[in-house]
Amino acid sequence: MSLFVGLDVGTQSVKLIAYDPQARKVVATHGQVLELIAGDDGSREQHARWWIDAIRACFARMEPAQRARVSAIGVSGQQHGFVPVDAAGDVLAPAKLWCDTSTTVECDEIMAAAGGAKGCIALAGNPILAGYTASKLPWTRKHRPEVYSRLAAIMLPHDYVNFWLTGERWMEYGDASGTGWLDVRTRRWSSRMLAATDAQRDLSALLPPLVEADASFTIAANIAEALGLPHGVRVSAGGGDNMMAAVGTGNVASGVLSMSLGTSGTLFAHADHPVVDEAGGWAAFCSSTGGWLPLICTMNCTVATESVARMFGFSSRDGDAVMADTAPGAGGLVMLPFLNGERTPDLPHARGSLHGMDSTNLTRGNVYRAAMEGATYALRYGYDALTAAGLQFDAIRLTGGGSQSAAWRQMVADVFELPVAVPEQSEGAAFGAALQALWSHGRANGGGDDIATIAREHVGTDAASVARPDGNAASAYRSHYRQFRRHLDAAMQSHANSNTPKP
Ligand SMILES: Nc1ncnc2c1ncn2[C@@H]1O[C@H](COP(=O)(O)OP(=O)(O)O)[C@@H](O)[C@H]1O
Ligand SMILES: O=C(CO)[C@@H](O)[C@H](O)COP(=O)(O)O
Repeated sequence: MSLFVGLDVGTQSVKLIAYDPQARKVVATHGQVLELIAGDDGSREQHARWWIDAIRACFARMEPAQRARVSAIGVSGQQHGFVPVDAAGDVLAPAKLWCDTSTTVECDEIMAAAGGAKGCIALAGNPILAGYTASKLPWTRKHRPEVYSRLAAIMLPHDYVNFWLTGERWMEYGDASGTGWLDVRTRRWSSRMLAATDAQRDLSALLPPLVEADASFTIAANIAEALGLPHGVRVSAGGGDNMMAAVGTGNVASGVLSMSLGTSGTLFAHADHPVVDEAGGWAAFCSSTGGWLPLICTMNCTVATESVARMFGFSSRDGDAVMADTAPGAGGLVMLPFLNGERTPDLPHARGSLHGMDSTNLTRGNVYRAAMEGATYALRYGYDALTAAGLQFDAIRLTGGGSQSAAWRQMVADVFELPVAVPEQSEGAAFGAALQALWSHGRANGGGDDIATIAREHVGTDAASVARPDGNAASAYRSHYRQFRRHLDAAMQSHANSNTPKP
């Protein structure tokens, strides 16, 4: 009666689920909200100890009898965060996160040293966009020189949690590909990207060894005791939250598109070969199952709906009721939801805007709908790049907090003109981490199913949540999306003009 625990260290909270694979049942779910340190310069940081405190709190809420049944743990984490660690294993500074846009100068410097965005894509498969880990290193050298001088190891958020759990340092390919340093074609660190980031220092010495996705390590005895877990619990390789959500939504074979409506909006698909875009239209990441994961990420998804809900004084959980009387197109309102700067499209210093206001349409329902539509259209913009390159999908698996909204599920079906289903386990990343733990536990015991079999057997979709495209709504959204694109093109043009050197 073993239990497999999935932990997801998200931006807004840490979530724990405990899964009983024999009963095919999640037997415990716990969450702990996280704070965020936000600066006017676009910086977004968290203390690594907050993640650990939240994990302790989640385990403390699990019944002791359940904790005693845990066999393995998998850790999913927000991608790209930079956790600087010294030789003793102590964290030197707050972690700069995926949504931190204070390092755009450093992104430009790295790209210039690597032959521009095209040079980076040729070397490693990805340009260095705001948020990726690479630019956080030269930023640290400039702004936190004492941290830079004591830096002995670079870890990503879930790597740090794994390190805390086991005392071992490693990285797996999925989250490593989000650093910008991993050549996703060869699955090796690109020495030229590392040198373009820091010409004075051998950064490869700061990076932990890369391990395969089905690897696992033993929990440290003192941590097992502190958490009330048995000695010998295995900790799987883990992965970035999108990579783990791919597992948790059953996206371990081609054809399905997963979409996550969380703080960030993401869509991604499994591939059995590197899928690199020479124009950098998507992130050419690896998966955390031994394959690849072309991905689109927007920085403002539930950030937009949540901000509007807060402004009007309602909870986003009641958002469907608030927008019940509104129609596709939000009465003519168009929102560019770039409240935190944006990565897709690459507008790190963009700000949000609301267009088309008149004396009749400015209701809280329309503004909330415009935020939801804007966040959905931004994902559609990235999706257009994937389909233009020939990738094809026949269904969407929706996850993340926003997938709990029936209105949002229908909107996604109508805007993408694809059927949408929500997996039975709506916490896709945490559930994926639990399934990876199950996989690696089988491997460690000399057998077990492969990950595709595990996903097929354990990931089901919730029939009640299925949304199918509605012809009239899809047509209304098509025309409204064109308006969104016109406003977006204007914002991109204005960004390009402001970046053009003055004569
Ligand atoms: N019923 C709902 N309708 C709309 N949005 C929701 C609903 N339930 C949750 N959310 C949104 O989902 C967000 C949390 O998403 P989640 O995927 O858990 O975040 P993270 O990206 O930090 O992992 C909440 O802040 C809220 O804005
Ligand atoms: O940066 C990306 C993907 O490239 C984000 O998707 C992060 O991985 C954060 O995820 P959430 O906290 O929104 O789940």
